Amino acid sequence: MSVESPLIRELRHRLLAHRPWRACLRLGLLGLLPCLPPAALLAAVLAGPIGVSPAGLFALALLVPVLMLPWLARLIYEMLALLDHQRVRLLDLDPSDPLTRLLTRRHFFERASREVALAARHGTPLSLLLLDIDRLSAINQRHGEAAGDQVLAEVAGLVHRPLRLHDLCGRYGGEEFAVLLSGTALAGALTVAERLRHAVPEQRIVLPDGEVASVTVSIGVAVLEPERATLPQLLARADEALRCAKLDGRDRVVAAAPP
Ligand SMILES: Nc1nc2c(ncn2[C@@H]2O[C@H](COP(=O)(O)OP(=O)(O)OP(=O)(O)O)[C@@H](O)[C@H]2O)c(=O)[nH]1
Repeated sequence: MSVESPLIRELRHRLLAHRPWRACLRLGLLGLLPCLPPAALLAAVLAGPIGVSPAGLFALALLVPVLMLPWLARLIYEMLALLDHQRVRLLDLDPSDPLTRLLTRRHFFERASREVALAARHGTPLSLLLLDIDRLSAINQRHGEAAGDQVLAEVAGLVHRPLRLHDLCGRYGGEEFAVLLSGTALAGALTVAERLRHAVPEQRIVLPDGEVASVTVSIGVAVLEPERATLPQLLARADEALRCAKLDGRDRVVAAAPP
């Protein structure tokens, strides 16, 4: 858990509420402020004798930075807040999930929606697989969350590896992956799904405690139907098929019934 001071949080919210160029302008002005008193002092000294002893000048030179400390602290706080704001924006731009490197749910949804619209317009086949790791909670409980994370990352790699370049693969839920196969009808989708289902248990996943995990997956498959040609409809049907695969005992592929 990250610990954030209330001041940083407040500044970040204030920055988020404004446009970035305004934040940069504020930072620039704040940065200039500490320079003004030394500059004024220097100008006075250069302009001629000002009746201050060398000891007095030395004391002033020390006093000025001390008086400027609150401004400097504020400047640093604002810079940190701006950096944090930029970090959050960059994270949002990154289309991949940090653990699995697959597309995030939002990016998958955006890209898959486009593919579905194209397939519907051109009448080309398109299929969706929803793949869920079986009993991941048992692995988490027995071997710890780090082991569960490792299983997720390795299964994600297996899911992604055999796909074609234009296929899409995203982390759709915690332990659920979605695969969109453009130009692929039911027979092809079932072949891909069965291949994935067999590949997962064959992979030797060595957990951090040295034990080898025995992992299986359940997969729901749905194909785009002309009369229900939207991504939410397709997802709902694949999800229903996945639920059937779980109810039927897991480690299996189930195709959604035609509407
Ligand atoms: N380690 C880890 N676990 C996760 C992550 N996301 C989800 N999970 C776990 O996945 C589990 C999902 O639990 P359930 O929905 O009951 O499913 P399951 O235990 O996999 O069992 P079935 O899906 O019914 O076969 C929960 O224990 C979540 O904590 C993650 O990012 N890392």
